[in-house]
Amino acid sequence: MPAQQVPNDPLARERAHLSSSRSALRAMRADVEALDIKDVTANWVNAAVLERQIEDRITALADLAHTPLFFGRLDYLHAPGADRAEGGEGERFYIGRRHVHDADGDPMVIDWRAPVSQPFYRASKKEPMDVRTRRRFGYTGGELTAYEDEDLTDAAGEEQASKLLQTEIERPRVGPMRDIVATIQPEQDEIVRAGIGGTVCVQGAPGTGKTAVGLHRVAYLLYAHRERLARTGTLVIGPNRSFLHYIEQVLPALGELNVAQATVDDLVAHVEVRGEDAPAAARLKGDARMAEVLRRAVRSGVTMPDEAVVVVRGSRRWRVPAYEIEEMVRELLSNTSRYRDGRDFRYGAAREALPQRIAHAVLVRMEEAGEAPDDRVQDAVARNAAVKAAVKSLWPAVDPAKLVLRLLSDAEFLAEHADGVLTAGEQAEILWAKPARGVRSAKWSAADAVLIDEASDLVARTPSLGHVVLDEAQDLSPMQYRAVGRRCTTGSATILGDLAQGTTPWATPTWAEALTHLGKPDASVEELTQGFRVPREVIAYASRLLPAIAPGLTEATSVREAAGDFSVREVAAPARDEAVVAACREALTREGSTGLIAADARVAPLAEALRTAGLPFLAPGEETSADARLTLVPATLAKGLEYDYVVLDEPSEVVAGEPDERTGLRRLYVALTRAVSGLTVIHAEGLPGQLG
Ligand SMILES: Nc1ncnc2c1ncn2[C@@H]1O[C@H](COP(=O)(O)OP(=O)(O)OP(=O)(O)O)[C@@H](O)[C@H]1O
Repeated sequence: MPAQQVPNDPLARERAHLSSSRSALRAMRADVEALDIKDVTANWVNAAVLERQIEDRITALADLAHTPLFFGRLDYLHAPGADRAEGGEGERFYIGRRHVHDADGDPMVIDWRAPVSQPFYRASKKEPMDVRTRRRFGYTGGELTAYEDEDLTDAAGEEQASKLLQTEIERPRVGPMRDIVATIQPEQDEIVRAGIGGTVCVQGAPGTGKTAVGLHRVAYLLYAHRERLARTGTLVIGPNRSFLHYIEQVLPALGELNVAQATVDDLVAHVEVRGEDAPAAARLKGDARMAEVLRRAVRSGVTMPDEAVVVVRGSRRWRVPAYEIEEMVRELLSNTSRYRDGRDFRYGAAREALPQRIAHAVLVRMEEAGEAPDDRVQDAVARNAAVKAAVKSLWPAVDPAKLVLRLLSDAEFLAEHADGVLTAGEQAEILWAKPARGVRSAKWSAADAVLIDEASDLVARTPSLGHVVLDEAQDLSPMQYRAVGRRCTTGSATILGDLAQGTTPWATPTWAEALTHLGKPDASVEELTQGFRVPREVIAYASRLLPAIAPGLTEATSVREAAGDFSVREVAAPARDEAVVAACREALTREGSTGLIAADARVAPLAEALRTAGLPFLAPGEETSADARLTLVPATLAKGLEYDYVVLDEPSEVVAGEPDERTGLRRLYVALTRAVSGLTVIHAEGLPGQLG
């Protein structure tokens, strides 16, 4: 822009930079759209791949009206050193969701993940990181309307709280989860930018930003290690579909379109799950001891030879004696037994190796007899019918699902392999009352599918991804941790959870244990305690449950300035549903989303009451919008979600909906901590004593 047109007013100047950055982004997009790949790709496969990459790039370069192109500015004291500079000699950087450059290639907006952006999140008066001023921008409806400066040169000055940060945190929630890229806090940023080599485990109270941090970490790692992760893949694991749906917009908003999302059940979907275990059986099937039972069972078909293998080729017969074959089998067995060593041989690989070893022994004999066989002869011998027959009986093929089916159906088979591992009582607990006839007709449970996954991995190694984020990790069983762990054996993981929110009978007692099952015992455990969601009074109320559900955990603080609305209303039993409907109506007069959380058994009658009252409502996972702001949430699906206003129906029923009191209280703790701006508790029965 010519000098005389540069506005004097700083806000106008920033707006001008915004609009020229927008034009630059449009130009970048137009450039990509204009790419002609006809000349550069020789075949259609390459062309298809390239075309997809281009499409992704075009999508990533979209100028989204509701996501400002930049949200911060750093004025450096000096030009960053060559090692840190992204765009050259400038000392002022605009920080945004993606990189934008002008026609000359000079940066107009720097990606928030670039090293030069890091001080935006970390610099303080105590440690200014060579930054003179940090500027934060405020937007209203896509318009740049405010900015806020922080002078970092005055070391003695007090750190001031950011108004724009407060506004961002208090902004009403409607629709899916948003990114927090403009307001990542220093302790969160440390986790987001932790190196790819190590696994990080984050313990955090409700609303401390664990999910947000995990997603931003994926985006960061994809930026810092793009090629490696494009090859090896990344995966975000969440507790259920509605949760995954709730978070699915965050990574695309950060420009990352290719991150897979799944539940643990999705990962192990080898069979159709149609059955359910009693809690005791589920717990045992999820116990890490099952891995040893499976390991023994997988290898149990291996036998020692009692006769020689005789290979006939042309007019000659070559004989490998039984003792020699036995040695091979023993050696392979010992190679497959180095349990979870990473380098060990899988059962299936050993099965492929055995015919080669036998063939090798034949070849040695041929050479001794003066022949000169080559590799092709060895392959041919390995495929010889006598060798094949020997392998089939010595080292039989294992079908993982059939193996698990047999373990759960055949008491004798189970007893043989669980001897000394599971007690007789425990064995009886996991055996099916009615043995299944086949893999297809069996009523597999979710825990059975995990056992099949473990068996599959014993037979053939599960491919490892580059990075896995596991959210709400506290609910996984040891066997589920193993299933996740084998998907990142050569990569790293980010494990997010809250021990106080563990609501499965096998919920994680300590992170050290969980990390061991995961195969990452050396991971560092970080704790987040600053709460961004729950108002102070509400978190204090919910925290009364902590001594009963997770003694030793730190109570979260709330960074929200607004006190929030909080009330507990006791009503007569016949008036309860009516009171709940009235509370929902009241909440809906406010801005933002409302969640009505109730024990699963109360969902049907409450749905009826809402319908009668003419209040439309959604199910969790359905997107809230300005017109549909009320969601009826069964307590078992509330985890990870949040609503501006929460109406909580009958706490004691939420507790009673679980098999034991501790789990019930944990479920209640989850339900009590979903509110952003207000919580109304309605009860006709007595409240659980721990809340008193
Ligand atoms: N630095 C931040 N700036 C603004 N908002 C934030 C920040 N960190 C977290 N939040 C917001 O706080 C809310 C809670 O975050 P999140 O859901 O990630 O917490 P969580 O620790 O996973 O909670 P839970 O244990 O209940 O699942 C979200 O709305 C998130 O966007």
